[in-house]
Amino acid sequence: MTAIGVETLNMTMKFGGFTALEDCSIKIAPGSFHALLGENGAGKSTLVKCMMGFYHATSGQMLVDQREARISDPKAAHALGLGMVYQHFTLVPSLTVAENLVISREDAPNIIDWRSERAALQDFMDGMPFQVPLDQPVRALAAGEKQKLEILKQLYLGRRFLILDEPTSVLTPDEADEVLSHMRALCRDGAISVLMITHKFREVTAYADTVSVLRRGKLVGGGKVAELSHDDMAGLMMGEAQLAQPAHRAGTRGAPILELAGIKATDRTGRKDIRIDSLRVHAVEIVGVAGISGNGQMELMEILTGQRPCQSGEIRVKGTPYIASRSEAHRHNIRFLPEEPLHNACAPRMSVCDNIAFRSFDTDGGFWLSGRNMRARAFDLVNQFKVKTTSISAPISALSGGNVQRTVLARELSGQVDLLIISNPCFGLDFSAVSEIRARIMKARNAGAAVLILSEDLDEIMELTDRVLVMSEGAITYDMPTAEADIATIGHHMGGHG
Ligand SMILES: Nc1ncnc2c1ncn2[C@@H]1O[C@H](COP(=O)(O)OP(=O)(O)OP(=O)(O)O)[C@@H](O)[C@H]1O
Repeated sequence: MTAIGVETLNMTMKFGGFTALEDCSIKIAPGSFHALLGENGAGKSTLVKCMMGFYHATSGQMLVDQREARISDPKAAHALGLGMVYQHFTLVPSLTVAENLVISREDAPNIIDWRSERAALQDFMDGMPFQVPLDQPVRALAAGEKQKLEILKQLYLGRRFLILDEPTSVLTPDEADEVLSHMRALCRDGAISVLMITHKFREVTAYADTVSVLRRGKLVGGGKVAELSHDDMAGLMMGEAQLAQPAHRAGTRGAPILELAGIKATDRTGRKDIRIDSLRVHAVEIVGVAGISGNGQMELMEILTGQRPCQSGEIRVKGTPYIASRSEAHRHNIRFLPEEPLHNACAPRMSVCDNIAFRSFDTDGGFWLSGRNMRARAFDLVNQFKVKTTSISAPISALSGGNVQRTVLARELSGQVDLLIISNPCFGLDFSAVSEIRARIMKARNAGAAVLILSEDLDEIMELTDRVLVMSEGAITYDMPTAEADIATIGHHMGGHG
């Protein structure tokens, strides 16, 4: 196994009249661990998609091991030893680790001789610095194990230059450290080179040797990580922009807005119960539900949005029984911010403007259907929430992940909000967007909203909330004002040892 070096020379990518990447020259030496930083929409994904052949750069060149490479499509990139690991998993949950590895091969035979494949896979696994059990079904693996398998899959396929796109977003801090330590060790051994997109400075400092920073499609700086502080990197990313300041709580909490009592429902697998004996969120209060993903948070969100029936129990909003219908949500000024907003809260092919007007279409009647008002409103919100888009007529699916998130937040946080129910609001956002979104949520609370936030990011919960709950095995096992909460105790509850 020998690491591959990759270099881009003056790479430019235009989408119509918009330049997403301009004259970008980045060098990743063989065996190095290189971080790629930049705010949402800075051009990181565009750069790596050009490298992998998903996009054809408008101009510029690419060198692989110092030789000019023409990468017409991802297959050509793979043939040169370039591979990519994504935020989200690409494995087949119902198949075993061994099956996933074998079917990922382009030359996988139609009839597989499992005995010889199994032996070859075991040899491969034994030669790796970290292992995942070959006979386990992928669905039974923890998130960290799945991400390790994604990386092993790339190595198994012979890839020697790995692009990691926010590889730790779905991992706990311990899992992230384990995975990245292995990657760094492989780089140090000269087995692979890594280009990692991340928003986490800690990961850059702890694992990367070199870094490049993009702003508005241009390379604005970088160099050896050891010579740059977090402030240097933040300064390069943001330019002159200022971070939003958190809005500290004004006033005490008010009457209960959301109340759940004696709720019982089945989970996604149909095998376990979700049991919420009691959960209350008051006006002027942010309640955070911490927990490792898969402990019932998704089901709780579904119960609250009316997508999952309850076998027993009651939900009340502002003291009256609540059946989670669209019209009731509208009547009570309830807003939802689901995970993966592009798929769960947008019409991807429609424009930014239409997506902003979306929620109001069927409720506010004529006013919103007036094209001019709709556009003026969208324009104002796009500016207020600093959504980076070529125009409000662009399809929302052409926006970067972070900018889709901002658009949905702009839509949901405008107007009177009495109850806000959010799932992982800052997933995939850069640090300035994170501080801005959190400031907006706090502002909504200070204006009187009751906020329930489900988040896998414990730091986020500690920073943002007034009260912290832990959800484990489908039940709330911990409930404490955040100021009095103890991280170690929360950690025990999250692990199911409360
Ligand atoms: N297919 C496309 N068509 C039009 N514009 C696009 C397309 N893909 C990306 N863009 C635009 O190019 C810019 C850079 O987007 P890109 O996805 O590269 O950003 P990013 O740095 O990866 O952001 P994030 O951290 O949010 O993922 C954005 O303004 C985006 O709207």
